[in-house]
Amino acid sequence: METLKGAIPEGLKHMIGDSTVDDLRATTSSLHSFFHHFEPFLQLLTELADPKHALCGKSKDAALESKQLGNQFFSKGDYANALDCYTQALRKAPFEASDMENNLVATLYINRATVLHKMSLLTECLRDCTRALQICPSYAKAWYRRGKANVSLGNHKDAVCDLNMAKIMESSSSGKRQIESEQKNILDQCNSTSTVLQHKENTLTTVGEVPQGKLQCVTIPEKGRAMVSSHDISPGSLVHSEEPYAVIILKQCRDSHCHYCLNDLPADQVPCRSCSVPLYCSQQCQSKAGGQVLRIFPEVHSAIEKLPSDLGEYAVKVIQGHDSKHETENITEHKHECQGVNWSAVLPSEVVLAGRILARFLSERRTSEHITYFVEKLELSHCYEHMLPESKLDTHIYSIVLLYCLKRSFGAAFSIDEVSISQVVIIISQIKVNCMTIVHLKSKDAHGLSDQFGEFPSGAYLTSNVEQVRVGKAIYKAGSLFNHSCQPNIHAYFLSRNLCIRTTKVIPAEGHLELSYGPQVGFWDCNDRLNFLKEEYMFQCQCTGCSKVNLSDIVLNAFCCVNPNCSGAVLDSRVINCEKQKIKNFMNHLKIDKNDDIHTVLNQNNASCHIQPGHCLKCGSYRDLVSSSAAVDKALIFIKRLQDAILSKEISNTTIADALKSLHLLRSNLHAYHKLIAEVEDNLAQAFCLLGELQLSMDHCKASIEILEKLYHPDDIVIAYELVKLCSIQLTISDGAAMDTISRIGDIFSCYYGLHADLVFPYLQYLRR
Ligand SMILES: C[S@@+](CC[C@H](N)C(=O)[O-])C[C@H]1O[C@@H](n2cnc3c(N)ncnc32)[C@H](O)[C@@H]1O
Repeated sequence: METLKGAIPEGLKHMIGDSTVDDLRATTSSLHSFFHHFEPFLQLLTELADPKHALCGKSKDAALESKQLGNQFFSKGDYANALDCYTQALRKAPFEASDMENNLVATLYINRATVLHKMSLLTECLRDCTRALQICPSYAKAWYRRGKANVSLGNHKDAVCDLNMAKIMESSSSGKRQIESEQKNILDQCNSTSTVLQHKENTLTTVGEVPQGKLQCVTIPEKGRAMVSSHDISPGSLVHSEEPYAVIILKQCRDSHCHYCLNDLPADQVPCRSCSVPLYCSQQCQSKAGGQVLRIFPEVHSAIEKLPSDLGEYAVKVIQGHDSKHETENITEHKHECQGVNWSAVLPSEVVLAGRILARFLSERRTSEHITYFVEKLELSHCYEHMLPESKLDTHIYSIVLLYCLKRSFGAAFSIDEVSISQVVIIISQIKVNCMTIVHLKSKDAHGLSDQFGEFPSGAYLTSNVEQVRVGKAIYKAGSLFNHSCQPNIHAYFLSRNLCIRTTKVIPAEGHLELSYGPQVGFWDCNDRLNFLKEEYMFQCQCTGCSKVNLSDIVLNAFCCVNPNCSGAVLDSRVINCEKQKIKNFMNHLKIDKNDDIHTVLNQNNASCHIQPGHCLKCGSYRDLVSSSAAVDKALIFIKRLQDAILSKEISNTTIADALKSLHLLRSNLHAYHKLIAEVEDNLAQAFCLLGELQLSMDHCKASIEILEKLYHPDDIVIAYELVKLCSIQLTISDGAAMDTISRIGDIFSCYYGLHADLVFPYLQYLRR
């Protein structure tokens, strides 16, 4: 990329950097002509899209090597590494449809099933056996392994059938004898066990909740289109749910999350049939993303035809199991990226996402539909005019590269010219403003133990906290119509890859529904929020949080008054410049309650004359901000040491003592609600927790939450995440207040996640238990 960029004539670069949407045909045409004859560009395309250069393709030799390694680990009893090697082998193994009887993929599934059985992952083992049988229904070893797994699961009836199948399919007489003795054991067990063990499905079931109420799209001068409600809506109501129009997994999650549904991968993950990049949680997801899975029609398979009818029916039922019973989507989002070519693995996510949008156009369109009409129909706003010159240039280059890569998959289906390139530039700039990051919640404990399904080793709840994992990026067509507010009244979350939006406050009829694009009051001060939104989304935020005074923005980065009896805030010039206008408006227009927190920070009568850096907003006393900042910097050195010690889990008494002194120093310079104090209190809570000093840990955890409740609303979801930590400590020391904390967490979660609360955060059920 850098070589390409460096070679573009300066004049053309300027022309692109200064361009508007109206100039796009001219700029894309000039860049296209330049690249057309430029050898490094052609070379790059070969590396990205030519199957001969594919690094992500299948390779039988590489698969056999991983299989061999897996066998070695298995014989040493190192099952975790054996599992990993067999999965790697499956990722690389080419599927040779001509060799169904001695199929490498089927063998690998059975090797992995054996490891899974050893690791007591029985449901996973069963699924791998079924996958092997779908390829080769006469695979005796697969029926045998399936029978053994069913025995362990207590499914004796199925186990008997599986072993009958294994005996019929087994060719050697010694093998048949071994299976017979196994069958005898099972029959004995069947007679002695009366209860059938239930195995736990690791699948997330969705709770069917239909969005309430009607939303309308209106246009307003300062924000463009906006979503409004046609009637009053109460907090906690689901108002919108939507499947993504296009979605892409984030690079850092490629080995840990399903490339289709974005949930955590199980141990029996399924690789793509045609390349070594994606991994899926099931064949269902694989098929939805990559196209048709292998379908055997067992009813016509000769080995099954010869079976007694009841066993034949059983075999058909097993092979057509629920993993493969589904409708295949018309649009398969990964198919055009497949065959091992490199471009989808190396280009930036937003460019690959643009490729997925274009693939929909190319697969869905009626013959005469024009790309311009398609982009118009997307009805997404874009930010091309506000993009930096450098970003405009990158978008031009990526658009041309992407179209050439797609052409390898779609052939003569479209032409690459100034019209199609301009439209791709628009699509990429639409993605910049409309793309949502898909985040999943996870409970994590400080010792690194976690389980999505609420199963924790005993004692692990000691230090549980909520982790938000960014897993994907997606475009939701209707979801893109919701504007941003730093004081949002709706909350967006994701079930797998589906968007859900729920109200968190009362929304009056005709009220605007606005979610947070990331920054929120309490998270950053106004200045940082405005800068972030400008840089990331290229707009000047016009929300209430950025135009009306609020306590959080004033105190979050404030110093305290030098007068120990005054609770006013002292601001530096950076914050003052941002807050000045808001404070003036506030003084003129708002009446505040004397008991309100903000009244104690600002003095209603005098504040307007004290809005100067270094002067207390309440009493006007002067604080030397240079020496106060130096004191804070000094304290931060010791806080950093504490944070490093927490990460390495090596906390000494000296580190704690220094951190406590630093906290004292911070408290004597910073406002009592300064965010840094909350963070240091939280650090100390973690450190004391790791040291087993749970009472002290709880005290610091509470102190942190008290500040956060001032910065956010006490019923904000951020507070619930913090309460999860507090609650886990309270439970450990059998503090009676734990029940109240759990009930508070439950109330906040049900407002933000409704009936989906237990689904997105299964740890809640664990806490309740
Ligand atoms: C995802 S779109 C939201 C829908 C958009 N209003 C439309 O007409 O398509 C994001 C764009 O909406 C506008 N917008 C959203 N929230 C805003 C806010 N708080 N202040 C100003 N503009 C906002 C900005 O132009 C931003 O780029």
